[in-house]
Amino acid sequence: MSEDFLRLDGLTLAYRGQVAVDSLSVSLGQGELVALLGPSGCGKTTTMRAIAGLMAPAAGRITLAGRDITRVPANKRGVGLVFQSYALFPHLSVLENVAFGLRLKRLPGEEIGRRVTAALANVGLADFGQRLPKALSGGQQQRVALARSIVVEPQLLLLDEPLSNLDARLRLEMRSELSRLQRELGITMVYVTHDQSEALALADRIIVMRAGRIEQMGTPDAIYEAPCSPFVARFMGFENTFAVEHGRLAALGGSLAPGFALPGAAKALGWRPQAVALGTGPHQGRVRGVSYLGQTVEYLLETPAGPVKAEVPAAAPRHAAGVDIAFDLPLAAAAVMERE
Ligand SMILES: Nc1ncnc2c1ncn2[C@@H]1O[C@H](COP(=O)(O)OP(=O)(O)OP(=O)(O)O)[C@@H](O)[C@H]1O
Repeated sequence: MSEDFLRLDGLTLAYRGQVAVDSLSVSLGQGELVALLGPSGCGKTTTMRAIAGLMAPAAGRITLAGRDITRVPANKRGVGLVFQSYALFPHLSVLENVAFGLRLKRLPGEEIGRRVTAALANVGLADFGQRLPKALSGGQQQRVALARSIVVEPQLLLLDEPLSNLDARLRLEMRSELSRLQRELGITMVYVTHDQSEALALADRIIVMRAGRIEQMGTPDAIYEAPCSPFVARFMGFENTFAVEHGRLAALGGSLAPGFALPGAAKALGWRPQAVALGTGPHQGRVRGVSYLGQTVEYLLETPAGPVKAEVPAAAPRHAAGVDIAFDLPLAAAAVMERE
């Protein structure tokens, strides 16, 4: 994998002087799929627009395959785009939708036919060429959009929440399709999502963005297991996060297990609901909500530190709403964060 296939150097993006992305620097290897993950408004789409050439940076540089493309027009960048709205031409057949970009390039008809057929086969729509978009399901329309992007053989493919308009089952199906396509075609991809499971499942690396900056960047494993801050931790399912003050969990009365040495730099601790032990432990809470989830039961506790969520196997003893209950936050299962 050649490093530095796509490089963003100090990329700063602004709308009428208002900074939306602040000095972003990142480097992607060829064939890598990087997910941009973050809440609404953190600058994901803005970053994509700049890479695609739809927005001029206020500062910084974009390099693709060794070429400075910062000021290259969008249609000359070799960058493909797939958005959540499929944006297919409604009056053109599937085949003509996919052929569109190749016709613009004035390629010979025979080559267009060959490439369109291959692209449609790649997304599992070999038999759908003659249909109009309105005669396709949402998932199929998104596949056409994908075929239309890959048929022009972009050096880089940008996908902005491409699955968010699909229902849960189709989303999962398309997710594995995308993963397969990416492996088979080896296209470098930047994938925007606010869905952590999508990022974990698809990405080689995840960039978590917060207010226009990179909060954390790493492999899915690293980010899932060792979030650097409560912001990232909550994205990764550590729904119970608490600030550490002077080596103690201030909000819970500080009762950490004796002898457990927190790293001096620890600023917060986080637990997933599955890691919270119910029935014993040094902390007290009152059951405020009980949700049966099938395999597990989820409890919402009211505690001196605020709400705590616990998820325990459905076979464990049940607790009714309103009862007081002891609980433990086992340190061995905690994410230790060095940033606030
Ligand atoms: N056309 C625009 N004019 C002015 N400000 C904008 C414009 N588009 C986005 N912004 C602002 O830039 C910031 C980043 O927006 P952006 O759309 O990149 O976020 P995002 O992470 O993609 O969010 P979402 O997940 O909701 O799409 C936000 O504060 C937003 O309000």
